[in-house]
Amino acid sequence: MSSVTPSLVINELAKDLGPVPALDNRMLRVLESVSLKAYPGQVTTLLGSNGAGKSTTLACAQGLLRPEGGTVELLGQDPYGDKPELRARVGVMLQDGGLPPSMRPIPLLRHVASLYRNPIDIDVIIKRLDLESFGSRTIRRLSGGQKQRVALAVALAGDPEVLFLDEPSAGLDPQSRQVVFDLIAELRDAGKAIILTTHLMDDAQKLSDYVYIIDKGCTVAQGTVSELIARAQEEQDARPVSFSARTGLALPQPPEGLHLTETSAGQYRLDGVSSPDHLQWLTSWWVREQILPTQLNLQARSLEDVFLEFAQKEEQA
Ligand SMILES: Nc1ncnc2c1ncn2[C@@H]1O[C@H](COP(=O)(O)OP(=O)(O)OP(=O)(O)O)[C@@H](O)[C@H]1O
Repeated sequence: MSSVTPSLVINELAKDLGPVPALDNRMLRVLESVSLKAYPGQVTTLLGSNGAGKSTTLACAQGLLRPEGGTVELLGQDPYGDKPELRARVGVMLQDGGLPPSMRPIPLLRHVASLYRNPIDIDVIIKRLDLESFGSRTIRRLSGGQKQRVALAVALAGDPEVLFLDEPSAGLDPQSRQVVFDLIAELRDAGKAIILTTHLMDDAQKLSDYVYIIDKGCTVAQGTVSELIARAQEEQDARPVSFSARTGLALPQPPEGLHLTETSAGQYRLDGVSSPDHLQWLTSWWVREQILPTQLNLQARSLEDVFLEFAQKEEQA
């Protein structure tokens, strides 16, 4: 990866917003220190809870806000200021759409495409995102999910090298969500640098090549989805193993640190499992007593667990 030039480099970004009446009209520091890199041919995700600073980071990355501290380099340039050549290489899908309410989607799309030197084939994207099914309505009359689809089509109109997607799946029904996810994967495979924000772990897990966890205006963790999960697993406290078997088993005394109970009829739980030896102890007991569990559960950790853990750690620090 290091031989590929990143499309976006953000270093220790700091940003104040306001003035905030509740703070005597002082400015609020919403970004303390956000650093990230996004590469072509990858989906880079900013994952964080509401208010973490994801949209503000995207606004600084696009040059819409000037940071108080740190640096932003978008396609090798400082994005702030009047840079039409740079803007033409970047597609943006904002959270609130930012679409003209009185226009119809398809004329809008054709108009936007006409502003670019090398637009994409608009008819392909209209079909792909099924924009014709609500093409006769003005944007103000569209549902949230329909607006999202139009906003994505508009972001793609200029065939951008870099694509910023703020909460791309917000408001989408499962079918549209899948269409949008497939499209994002295709654009990634076509070499676009895609930078998206989400507070949904499921989206991050499905879409991302690389994830930055943002909390209270800081980057608190980064890695591929599996790296983040593995790191949290290394640090994890012991997890329970639960299993189902016939009720009333005589429970052996487990090794120190483990605790075996029948939680309800036929439902057992071994707490404190943190090494393969503990599993071996459990299975030896089953072999000895000829117990064959009907169900066994050692739950894998999801990105959600990892995310919550990093956010909690940040809170305790
Ligand atoms: N104009 C503003 N003035 C003062 N504070 C603001 C302003 N805009 C945003 N904020 C605050 O900045 C913080 C970061 O907001 P931001 O929209 O970047 O978060 P986010 O991670 O994108 O959240 P969400 O997932 O809810 O979209 C929040 O606490 C928000 O209330």
